[in-house]
Amino acid sequence: MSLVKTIKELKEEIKRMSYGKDISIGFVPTMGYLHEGHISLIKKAKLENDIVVVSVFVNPTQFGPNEDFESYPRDIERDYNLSISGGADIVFNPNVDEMYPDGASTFVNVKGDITNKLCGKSRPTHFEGVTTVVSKLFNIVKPTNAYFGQKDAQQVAVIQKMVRDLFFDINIVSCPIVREEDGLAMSSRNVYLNEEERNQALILSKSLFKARDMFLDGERDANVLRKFIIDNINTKELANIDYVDIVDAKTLENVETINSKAIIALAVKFGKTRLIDNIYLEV
Ligand SMILES: Nc1ncnc2c1ncn2[C@@H]1O[C@H](COP(=O)(O)OP(=O)(O)OP(=O)(O)O)[C@@H](O)[C@H]1O
Ligand SMILES: CC(C)(CO)[C@@H](O)C(=O)[O-]
Ligand code: BAL
Repeated sequence: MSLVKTIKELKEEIKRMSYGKDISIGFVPTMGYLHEGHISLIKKAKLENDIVVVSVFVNPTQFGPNEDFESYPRDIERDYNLSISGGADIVFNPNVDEMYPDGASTFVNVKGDITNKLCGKSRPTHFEGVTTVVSKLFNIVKPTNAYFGQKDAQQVAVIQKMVRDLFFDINIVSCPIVREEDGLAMSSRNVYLNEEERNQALILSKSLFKARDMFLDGERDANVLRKFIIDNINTKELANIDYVDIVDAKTLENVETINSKAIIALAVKFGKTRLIDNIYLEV
């Protein structure tokens, strides 16, 4: 079990743990301030691989100029202990200079609708930051399997596309959303919410669950479901909708009639805190 800060140390540690054998490496990239959602990814990785590497790195290139890079919650000691008790073997916690020694000059960019819509619309440089840092991390860790949460459904789709397009020999594993008991999707940013915002934010999961019930009862018109969710969220005075969209689960194209696996995805601000959530609809 170890906490490493440099790429050199990480590579040495992986080599030491592999005893010269061809072992499988499970990789869980995170921005830290871990919760049960992250731990579920680590536990799954532990079941499916010889060793598990968790990265904790708040990546500056995926934050816009007016976003929360500086204030993003950080606590590496707590993250290290939680990772290890979840089953991680190595926690990689580099600083910005280690990951960007020459500054941010080379980018990996997945172009097109898949990155321009949904979160990419209000965070126009976000996904190029994500694909750039994830490529760097993949090249450093060389994982067999990499684990991502469906809470960031667009991120999973974008990374799957990047892996296909660039022939990364890595299996991307998409893991279900872990929720608080009352339904709120777990997120490191939930700590920003005050009590009233936290209460009102419950409308997100409630509306998604109700819309899924309507779908299961036979409603296939995406506009009806979308309007239902928007109207519900707008009953909360602190909610400020960024988007509510119903998209094909693979391509993220908007759908009118739901005939194949789809995602209802949303982003809503409560005060200064932007929350995302989604739910899958299986035909
Ligand atoms: N509730 C959750 N259930 C399952 N996976 C999750 C959950 N929350 C985050 N993850 C996954 O954990 C990985 C690391 O995410 P990250 O560190 O950004 O956490 P986060 O809680 O999503 O933070 P943020 O508040 O920035 O959205 C991502 O693959 C993300 O999808
Ligand atoms: C994948 C990731 C760790 C890249 O910084 C981040 O976007 C996240 O935590 O989801
Ligand atoms: N999990 C998403 C990371 C971000 O919002 O930057």
